Amino acid sequence: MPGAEVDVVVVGMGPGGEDVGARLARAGLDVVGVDGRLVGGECPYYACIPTKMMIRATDALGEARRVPVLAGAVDVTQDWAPVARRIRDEATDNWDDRVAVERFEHAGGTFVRGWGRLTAPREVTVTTPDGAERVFTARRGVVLNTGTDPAVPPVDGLAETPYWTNRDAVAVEEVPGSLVVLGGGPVGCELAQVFSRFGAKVTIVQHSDRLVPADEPEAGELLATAFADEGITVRTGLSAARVSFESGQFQVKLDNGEVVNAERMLVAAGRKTDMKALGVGAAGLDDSARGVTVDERMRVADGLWAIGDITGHGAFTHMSMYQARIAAADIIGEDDAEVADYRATPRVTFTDPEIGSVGLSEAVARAKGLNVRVGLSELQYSSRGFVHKVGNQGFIKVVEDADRGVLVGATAVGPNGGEVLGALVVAVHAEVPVKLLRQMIYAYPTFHRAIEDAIDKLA
Ligand SMILES: Cc1cc2nc3c(=O)[nH]c(=O)nc-3n(C[C@H](O)[C@H](O)[C@H](O)COP(=O)(O)OP(=O)(O)OC[C@H]3O[C@@H](n4cnc5c(N)ncnc54)[C@H](O)[C@@H]3O)c2cc1C
Ligand SMILES: NC(=O)c1ccc[n+]([C@@H]2O[C@H](COP(=O)([O-])OP(=O)(O)OC[C@H]3O[C@@H](n4cnc5c(N)ncnc54)[C@H](O)[C@@H]3O)[C@@H](O)[C@H]2O)c1
Repeated sequence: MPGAEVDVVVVGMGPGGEDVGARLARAGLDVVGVDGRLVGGECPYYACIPTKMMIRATDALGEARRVPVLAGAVDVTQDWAPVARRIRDEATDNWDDRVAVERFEHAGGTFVRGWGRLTAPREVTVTTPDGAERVFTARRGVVLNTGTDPAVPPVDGLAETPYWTNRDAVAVEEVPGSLVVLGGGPVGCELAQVFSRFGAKVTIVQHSDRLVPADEPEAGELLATAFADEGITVRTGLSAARVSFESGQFQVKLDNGEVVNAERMLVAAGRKTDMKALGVGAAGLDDSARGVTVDERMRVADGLWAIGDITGHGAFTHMSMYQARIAAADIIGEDDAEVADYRATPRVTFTDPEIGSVGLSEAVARAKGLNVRVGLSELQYSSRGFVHKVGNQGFIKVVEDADRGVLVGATAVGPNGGEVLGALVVAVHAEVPVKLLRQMIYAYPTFHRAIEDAIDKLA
């Protein structure tokens, strides 16, 4: 049966899908956007925005607890109610995407709630909530932005327990007395610190030998020390062997025999995709793969584009939005359309200390065979760190391709590490010669002034 014919179908309306759909609709194309859940995707309802609201509150508590060292005394009593209320009312509109749907429709798009799958090249079949099927044929093509779901490792007993993923954690109304977190990546670390500062006794069980393993080792080590100082137990190099839940208590047996008991358990062990359910085989692609391979214009195949987490270029909202802009320009057929360049991809883990990174880590740069020099400056020994005193842990690390005399990677850890990172992102993106970075004037006494010291230490 021939379906409705449109110009473009966007399957999955994550941050990038919403953006690309609106751009194409504003350009006058006939666009159908499809989402089985909420327009905007994981970020506004279950991820970035609600977790960063939690962290804003957590940071306020953390700073208040530093007052005795600097400014006398304050009486701080933490209360989760304002956090839960902000997430419900301000961030997620009680997990209602009416505003986002209207925004897309005002741009000229048509929204269809349901789960879409490719059923032929340029053809998408959508199963709507009432079980009906609608078929759309896309003259220009289809954009996939279906994102990821929380991965739940096949640990004995885990599936039968009421564990949390990020989607549950952002909706909690009460902080548990104790929490075990499986996974010490960005999700596990950010949420561990949130619940700990709000009174939970938290244990992180991390399979790798350090926290946030995608970042420089110094970052994971510093974070582990900071976590230990505030009472978070970090168990690295370990996984859960068996999980049970009885009488309101999780019992997590680790693979070394140790047992962790907690009221709640958060699974933050990475993400998963399902390319088979998305029907990518109908477009001639491998549906057992974790995602899809895109070229520099986000093209997957003739009449098929993909953006966001499923492209494997970094699971970040800014990546999804970046790729949306590029895909839209290609679909519209703009002259001189921008092509993707991932050399200066930034990422920030919003713990305290905050970890900002851009480009290559030292290990990755060395593995690529570059002639690497690194420089590291510790913030506590800088003038600003001295003034700041409590909470001044952090560092700037720069990674230079010495043959070209440019930075290929950098890390800024510490107070506002993600903001300090901005200067380093420009340096890596624009390939500012290190010689020029040495000749800059760095304001005194700032945290970013440690960039000058790190560059001076390049060796
Ligand atoms: C707890 C947490 C915190 C995070 N914090 C940050 C942060 O601070 N900064 C940052 O940059 N990134 C952060 N991320 C990552 C960020 O959320 C994602 O990278 C971002 O949402 C972009 O994902 P996406 O565009 O691939 O799609 P997603 O946001 O995953 O959205 C995909 C959409 O597609 C829909 N969908 C899926 N399959 C189908 C289908 N077959 N048919 C129809 N609809 C479908 C889904 O319902 C969903 O709405 C965080 C992630 C987590 C889990
Ligand atoms: N601030 C941000 O930008 C931000 C915040 C959160 C998440 N994200 C993105 O979301 C994605 C998902 O984050 P994440 O932290 O869930 O995933 P991740 O893959 O980055 O980290 C998961 C960690 O869990 C560990 N792990 C896996 N299985 C385990 C097991 N059975 N037992 C113990 N540990 C186990 C792994 O060693 C890994 O380090 C990431 O790619 C990240 O980029 C970004």
